[in-house]
Amino acid sequence: MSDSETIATAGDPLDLTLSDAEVEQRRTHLVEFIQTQTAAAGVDQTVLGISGGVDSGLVTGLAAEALGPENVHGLIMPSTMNDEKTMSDAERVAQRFEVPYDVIEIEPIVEAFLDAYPEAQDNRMAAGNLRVRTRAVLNYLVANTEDALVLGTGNRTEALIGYFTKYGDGAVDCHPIANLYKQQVRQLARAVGVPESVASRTPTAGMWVGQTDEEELGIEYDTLDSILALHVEGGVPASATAREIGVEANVVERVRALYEGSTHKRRVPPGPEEPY
Ligand SMILES: Nc1ncnc2c1ncn2[C@@H]1O[C@H](COP(=O)(O)OP(=O)(O)OC[C@H]2O[C@@H]([n+]3cccc(C(=O)O)c3)[C@H](O)[C@@H]2O)[C@@H](O)[C@H]1O
Ligand SMILES: Nc1ncnc2c1ncn2[C@@H]1O[C@H](COP(=O)(O)OP(=O)(O)OP(=O)(O)O)[C@@H](O)[C@H]1O
Ligand SMILES: [Mg+2]
Repeated sequence: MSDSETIATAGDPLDLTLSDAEVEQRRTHLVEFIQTQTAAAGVDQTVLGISGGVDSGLVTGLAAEALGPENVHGLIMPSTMNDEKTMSDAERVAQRFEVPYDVIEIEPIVEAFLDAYPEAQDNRMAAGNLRVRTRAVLNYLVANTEDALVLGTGNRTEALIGYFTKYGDGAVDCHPIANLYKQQVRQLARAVGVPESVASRTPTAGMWVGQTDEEELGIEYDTLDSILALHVEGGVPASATAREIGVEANVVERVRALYEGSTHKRRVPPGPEEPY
């Protein structure tokens, strides 16, 4: 959407916040999930990108709790699209959870790709996805070298609408927070002790300067979560969903279209049917 368009906002969004007891249950469950995944793979070590955003803040805290901070390798990977405050907050996350980390500037790597294929230079989506995929390559470089699993930071909201880069931030070994809607991610992040400046940061994919998720999508997260929970996952008809939360019917239809259009991102790439 263009910046002049409004961001769809429900008059009466669904309250998906968890009770304090549910937050603690989830926290325990997700910590155990990380322990189970690493044990099943026969490794102790994990690696993840830390961006200064709430999703990676939460996964960093959960992983440190699950495995001990010495078994979590943080990668802070600034590009020219990231602001300094966000990157120093990424360092604060690592420091808060006592996770060892490296800072790797990705722009020289990105530039090498764009020099090799200059046609993508002025395509902000292609170049943005390149930055995201460059971080994935670095995650796996560490994973291969240190016998580590790559921890994903994708949440339920992003997965359902395909709001991630295929084989970029989607290229991971497990998804610890895949069952949490965005508003629940914030709740858990506060519970595990993610710094408040990170827990309350406006979500951004950092693919271009000034990008915010809600502006790009043209919808507020609480509204998006409500439509996903009621209509896409809950099976409530579109018109009833629109009435219940107080949005135009076309907003619900738009979310449904995002869900349907991103099916390919949630599947293993298909091959032809046997036996031919
Ligand atoms: N029907 C289909 N069946 C199989 N494959 C299909 C396909 N349609 C496209 N494709 C393939 O998928 C590609 C497009 O997918 P992709 O490369 O992911 O690119 P695309 O979905 O166009 O862009 C990624 C989106 O995710 C957002 N994002 C990215 C990274 C992080 C975050 C964040 O929240 O932090 C958000 C980003 O802002 C952007 O809106 C096509 O070039 C094609 O290769
Ligand atoms: N500059 C960066 N350095 C390291 N990792 C990054 C960077 N930018 C993005 N990532 C990785 O890509 C993931 C996906 O980005 P995404 O924006 O969805 O999550 P977030 O930044 O943690 O939270 P938010 O969505 O609220 O901004 C991050 O969680 C992080 O693992
Ligand atoms: Mg982000």
